[in-house]
Amino acid sequence: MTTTPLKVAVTGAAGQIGYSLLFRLASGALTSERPIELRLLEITPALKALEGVVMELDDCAFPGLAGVEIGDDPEKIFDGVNLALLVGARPRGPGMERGDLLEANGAIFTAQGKALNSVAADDVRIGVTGNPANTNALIAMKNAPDIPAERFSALTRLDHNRAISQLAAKTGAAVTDITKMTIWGNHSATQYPDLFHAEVAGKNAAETVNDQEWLENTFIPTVAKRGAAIIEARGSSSAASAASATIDAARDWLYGSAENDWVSMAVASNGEYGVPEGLISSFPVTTSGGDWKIVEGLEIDDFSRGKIDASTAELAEERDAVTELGLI
Ligand SMILES: NC(=O)C1=CN([C@@H]2O[C@H](COP(=O)(O)OP(=O)(O)OC[C@H]3O[C@@H](n4cnc5c(N)ncnc54)[C@H](O)[C@@H]3O)[C@@H](O)[C@H]2O)C=CC1
Ligand SMILES: O=C([O-])CC(=O)C(=O)O
Repeated sequence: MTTTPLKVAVTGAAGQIGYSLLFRLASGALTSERPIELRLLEITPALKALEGVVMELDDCAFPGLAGVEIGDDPEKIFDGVNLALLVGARPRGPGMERGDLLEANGAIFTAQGKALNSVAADDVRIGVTGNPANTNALIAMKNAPDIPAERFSALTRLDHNRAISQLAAKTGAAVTDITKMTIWGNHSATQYPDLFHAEVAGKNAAETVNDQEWLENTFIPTVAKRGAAIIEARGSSSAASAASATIDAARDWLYGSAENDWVSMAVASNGEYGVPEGLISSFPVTTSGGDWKIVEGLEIDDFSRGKIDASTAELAEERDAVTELGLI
């Protein structure tokens, strides 16, 4: 066991996702091999509520929690962090698309990108959960020119987990029997959950399901619109599942994905699978030693091509909008 704590920053720590995420991080869900120091960023008016959350963290007496610091200055909170989980941003309400949040949330990520660029540890990894996650990650990345582009990623792991769960329910398989799931594109209603490369107990998922009508008209829209369905049912957006996926993504990134499987992460494209270079788009990736690698050589048929192109066209539009707003 390494005794030097892993410094993990969480932004929006007094929010809904924070209230689940912090306790999971502190209890060892990210790593039980190394103590964790939490660095929690909030806006000034939310610091009092955050103090209450910290009192609760204290009251859990987590053995792996080496310390907690809170504040409203990103340069202080991000100082020396190894992992930054950028959650703090406004959530959408009923009837909104995540892209509608660009103007309200984009500016948060210019300031935080700059602060990370100045003070984060050399090995920092930055995971963006706050919506619209892909384009917010792009904004942070462009505002942090000294941090390698591959250290930024946006969260599509929740979509990935949702897709696994829907496929398991359809086929009667256990979630652990589902492998090689992929979410392509944007964390939005245009995302493409791909069953043509996924497997159920080692067999091709699309062939196992053998129901193109279900795949097109039930599976894809259920996964892509799950966030909206949760907002409709709960009155506010998913929080515990988003926290859980944020940890799944960070844990695999830092400590490696499973053998003979892959995960979905939105990362900067180098043109793979025809995704325009520079966009932060979701791909199938394997991870090892803190690095990710896009799974190459998958055959993309016309159906999948159309879906991937539609989602990446939306990402290009979002990039153009934030360019016009002067955020990148
Ligand atoms: N990528 C994904 O899969 C998912 C993303 N989300 C997104 O995560 C974000 C957070 O969601 P919730 O926790 O439910 O929202 P929330 O409104 O409960 O919490 C957000 C927190 O961020 C804080 N905040 C705002 N500006 C900040 C800044 N500049 N620095 C630090 N903190 C700041 C707010 O004070 C608030 O406490 C939303 O944008 C939501 O849409 C939610 C679910 C899934
Ligand atoms: O739908 C939302 O706005 C929250 C979110 O990103 C999700 O649950 O996937």
